[in-house]
Amino acid sequence: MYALALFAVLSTLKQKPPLLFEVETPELWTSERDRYERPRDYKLPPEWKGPEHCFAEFCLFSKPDAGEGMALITTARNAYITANSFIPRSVGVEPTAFYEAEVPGKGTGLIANRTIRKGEIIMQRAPAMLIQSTPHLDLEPEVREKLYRDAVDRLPEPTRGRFLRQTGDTVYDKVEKNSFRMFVDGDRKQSLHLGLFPEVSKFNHDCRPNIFYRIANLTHTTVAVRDIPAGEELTVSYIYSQTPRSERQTQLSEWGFNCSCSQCALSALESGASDARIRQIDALEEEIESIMSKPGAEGMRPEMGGKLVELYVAERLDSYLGPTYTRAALIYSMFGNEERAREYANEAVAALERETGPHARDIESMAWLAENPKAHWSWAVKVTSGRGDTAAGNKTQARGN
Ligand SMILES: C[S@@+](CC[C@H](N)C(=O)[O-])C[C@H]1O[C@@H](n2cnc3c(N)ncnc32)[C@H](O)[C@@H]1O
Repeated sequence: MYALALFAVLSTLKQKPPLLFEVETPELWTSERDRYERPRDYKLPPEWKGPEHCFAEFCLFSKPDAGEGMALITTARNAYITANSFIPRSVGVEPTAFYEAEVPGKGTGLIANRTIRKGEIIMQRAPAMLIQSTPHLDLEPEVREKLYRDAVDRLPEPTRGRFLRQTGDTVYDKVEKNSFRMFVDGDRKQSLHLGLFPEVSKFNHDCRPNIFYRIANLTHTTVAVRDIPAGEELTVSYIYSQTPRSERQTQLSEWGFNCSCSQCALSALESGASDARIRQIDALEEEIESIMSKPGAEGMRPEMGGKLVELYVAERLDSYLGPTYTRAALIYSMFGNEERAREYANEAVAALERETGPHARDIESMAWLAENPKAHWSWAVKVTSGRGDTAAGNKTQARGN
C-alpha cells in the first residue's frame, strides 16, 4: 500500500525515483501532525546546530550525540519535528553476535557469530542522515555533493567512517544505494525523506532473507525471522520478494547488481517450481479475499488456511508470515476448529510482532483468538451454514442446533 502511495509521490516529481530499499512504515507520526500545523518559529533545542548552508527552504541541521550522530537536510519544520521526536541510541544483540566479512560476489556482509534465535532483535538504530527527497532530486549535482559532504563532516567518528564505508562512489551515490524511504510528519508529498543507517546497510540482499526490518518514526529495527546458525550470512530483502525470479532479478538489476542469492541460484527446474508456488499463493489469497468479502463467506473451505501456510513455509517466505497465520487462524476459527485456530493465532501474534512491531494492528485480535477462541467474532460463523468440519460439527451438537 505504502509502496503505491510512494510511487504516486515520486511520479509527480517527474524524476527517476532513487534506488531505495522498499519499506512499509507504520505512520505513527501521522497522529502527531496537528501539533505542528500552525505557523511558528521552528526553533530547535539548543544542542542542535543549524540552520546552515540553506538552499531555498532546505538547510543542514546536525547534532553529534543524537543517536550515534545525526545530520538532517530538510526544512526547519521537519527538523523541528525530528529534533523533538524520540531518537533511539543503538540497541541490539551484543556485538559478538555477528561480524563483518567479505562475502564472495557481494562485497562486505554480516555473518552470525553464534546461533541467533528467531525473534531476536539484531539492531535498533536512528538514522545517521535524513535527506528530504526534494533537494535530493532538484539540486545541481555539484551543489548537492558539496552539501552532502558538509553533512557527513558534521557526523562524529565512528559514524562518519561507517557512513563513508557504505557502497557507492560519491556521497550522492551512497545515498542512492543505501537509503530507506521515511516520512517525517505523515504529509507524504512534503515529508518523504531518505534515511541512512550505515550499519544496517551492511546487510546484503537475499530473496529469502533470515532478517526482516521495520521502521517506526526514527527507529529502524532488524529482527531474525528464523533460527540462524553460526557462520550463516545475515540478509534482508531489498525488494518485495514474493514474486517470480525474473521479476526479482529485473528489480535488483536496477540497483546495479545481479543477485547471487540462494533463491536466484536455483536450477531451472527448482526455480520453475518456486514460481509456480508463488502463482498458487497469489491465486489462493485472491480467492480467500474475494470469499471473505461475500456475505457469510460463501465458498470458504477450512483447508484453505492450512494450504496457504503450507505454501508460504515451502517457499521459505519467513518474512511475510504474520498476515498468513492471521488468515489461517480466522478461517479455522470460522469453522469452529479450536485446536488449529489457537495454533495459528499464536503463530500470528509472534510473526506480526516480528514483522510490524508490538503495535501491529491484528496482534490484539489474534492474542484474544488464541486465548479464548469461542469469544472471538469469527468463532464458528460457518458452522450454522452446515459446511463445518468435524470440530465445527461438534460445536453444532454442543449448541443443540
Ligand atoms: C547496501 S549494500 C550491502 C553491503 C555491501 N556489500 C558493502 O560491501 O558495503 C548493497 C550492495 O551490496 C551488493 N549486494 C548485496 N546483495 C547482493 C546479492 N544478493 N548479490 C550480489 N551482490 C549483492 C551489491 O553490490 C549492492 O549494490
